[in-house]
Amino acid sequence: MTTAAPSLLVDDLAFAYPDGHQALFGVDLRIAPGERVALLGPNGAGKTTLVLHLNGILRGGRGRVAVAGLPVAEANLQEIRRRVGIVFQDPDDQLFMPTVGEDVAFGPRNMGLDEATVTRRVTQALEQVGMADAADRPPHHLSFGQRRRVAVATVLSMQPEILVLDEPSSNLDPAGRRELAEVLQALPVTLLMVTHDLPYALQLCPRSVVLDRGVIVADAPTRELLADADRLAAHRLELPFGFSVR
Ligand SMILES: Nc1ncnc2c1ncn2[C@@H]1O[C@H](COP(=O)(O)OP(=O)(O)OP(=O)(O)O)[C@@H](O)[C@H]1O
Repeated sequence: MTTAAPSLLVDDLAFAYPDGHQALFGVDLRIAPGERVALLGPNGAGKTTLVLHLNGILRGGRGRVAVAGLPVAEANLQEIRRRVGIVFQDPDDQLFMPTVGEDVAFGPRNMGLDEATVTRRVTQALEQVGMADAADRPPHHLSFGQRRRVAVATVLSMQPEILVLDEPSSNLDPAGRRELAEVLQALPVTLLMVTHDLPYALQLCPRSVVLDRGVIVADAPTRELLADADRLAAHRLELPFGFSVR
């Protein structure tokens, strides 16, 4: 029997920025297909640096990264960027076409898919994020929360192996935060979510990994981790006032 390759494999990844600042010191991470993992850690821990290695925006350090068995390398970048869908914090970095539908079609069209397939993927991705009615609207007419959901759709339409979300709940009002959580909960995808919002991690990700000063210092069930006040405090992680992990 063969074992499927992990969706994401990070093996001994170390990286220093050109100014000499060492941001990652030998990170190991394995995410199985279908897993949902929160990446937690204080400001400056190296979370963004790690995420930028997953689709090869940053390269050149020690170690290796592979997505569903395919190494992140210069020769594979196009396929890697299809397999790793990163949703950045600011949706306006990802929406630049005149309509929502064209934004969601952009990736699949770029892959050379035929128009019938592109249309199918756009419809499906917009349905998955609850934005099917917005296909013909200009993205800048939507609310911030709606734009963030469309940004998720622009990545889903590529049918990625792993969906990576950078602080998905930031700047959302409580209703927008809840609506996005409902959308993400229903997605049948492998998920890596960078967040400072610990209740969101608990709601969406059974497993959490804590990065601090460029090293993974914890990898545990989210509920277990959030119930450990000393461990949270040691890494500057805080639950909202009055929040209790039952
Ligand atoms: N372009 C850069 N050049 C030099 N150092 C950098 C650069 N970008 C980030 N760093 C440093 O690398 C370390 C890790 O930064 P990174 O942005 O990955 O942290 P983070 O965990 O994503 O933080 P935050 O939660 O604040 O977004 C920090 O000390 C940061 O100052």
